Amino acid sequence: MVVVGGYLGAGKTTLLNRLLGNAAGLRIAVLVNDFGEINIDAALIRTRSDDVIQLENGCVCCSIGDRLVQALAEVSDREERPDLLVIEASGVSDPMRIAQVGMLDAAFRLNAVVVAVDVPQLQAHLEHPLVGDMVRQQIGAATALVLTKCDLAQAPDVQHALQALRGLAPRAAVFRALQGAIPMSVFLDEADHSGRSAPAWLRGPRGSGRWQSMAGGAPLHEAIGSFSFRSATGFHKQRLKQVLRNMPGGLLRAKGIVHVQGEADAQEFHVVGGRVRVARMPAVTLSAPDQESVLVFIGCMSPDDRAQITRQLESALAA
Ligand SMILES: Nc1nc2c(ncn2[C@@H]2O[C@H](COP(=O)(O)OP(=O)(O)OP(=O)(O)O)[C@@H](O)[C@H]2O)c(=O)[nH]1
Repeated sequence: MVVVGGYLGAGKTTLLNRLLGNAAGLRIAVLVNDFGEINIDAALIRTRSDDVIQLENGCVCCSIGDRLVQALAEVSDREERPDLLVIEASGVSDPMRIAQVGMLDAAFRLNAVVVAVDVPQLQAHLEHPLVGDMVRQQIGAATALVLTKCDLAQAPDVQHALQALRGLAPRAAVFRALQGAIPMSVFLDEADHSGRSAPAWLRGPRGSGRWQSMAGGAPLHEAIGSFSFRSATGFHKQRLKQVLRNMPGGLLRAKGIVHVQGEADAQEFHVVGGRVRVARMPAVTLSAPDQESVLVFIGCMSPDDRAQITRQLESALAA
């Protein structure tokens, strides 16, 4: 079992897709938790849909923990067990908690807790009053840290990130990934839990583990919400990009699968740290919804923010 964690938009699904693309001959089952009410990540995973178990609308490390236990039992009860189970945590989950739950099932052995770190955004994430503690805890849970998006960062920023990470997870192995490429051995070899790569939580007694990042005294998950927008009418691509570039400040992440006027194929879009990317979905992705566009917005948004986003999206629909 491998748990893949890391903050919203850090590059977890990209890592997973790269692994699946390089895994010839290996049977890999994937368990995907997405924070939003629609599991966009499950739709973006490039593998046979019967190898993907979806857990949406909550966070496996707390509110839907029972469903994680059930899903693990479902995999361990299979007649033909997979060679590897990869659990992709939602971007606001605690990978430590997920690994602890997984280790309670004797059918699984923990190979690694791989945590993706968005290098260009790391400093902003660590300084963020709401999510800073959560990002630190995610990093601290890692046996392997994967530095993503170094292609978008200046060399001094990469050095600063490395320095910060050494302080937060001194025992984790560190890899740089361009578009999710890291050695397969990170997923396949059992981490040396007594040695260099083991974080304190694996070596010491299991803690109570409940995700306790606080935002102004309220549990983090109560401060962060998500909402979705669906439409059977396609979008005007440039107008949609314009809307996505002008999101309210409380938005932390947006993603989805959309249909745009004049393009036969579905497009996936990502908004991370103010960057907007809209690109054709690869043909190997199986579960693009038919003609319906599905968009998910995650953040600390007021009802006014949500109403404004909804109005703007409606105005970006193709007439
Ligand atoms: N330039 C660049 N972009 C990357 C890299 N890795 C991932 N991305 C982009 O980052 C965005 C988010 O990547 P995802 O893999 O969906 O991130 P995630 O962590 O699964 O996101 P959530 O599940 O929402 O938390 C996408 O637009 C990716 O193409 C990289 O190495 N370089």
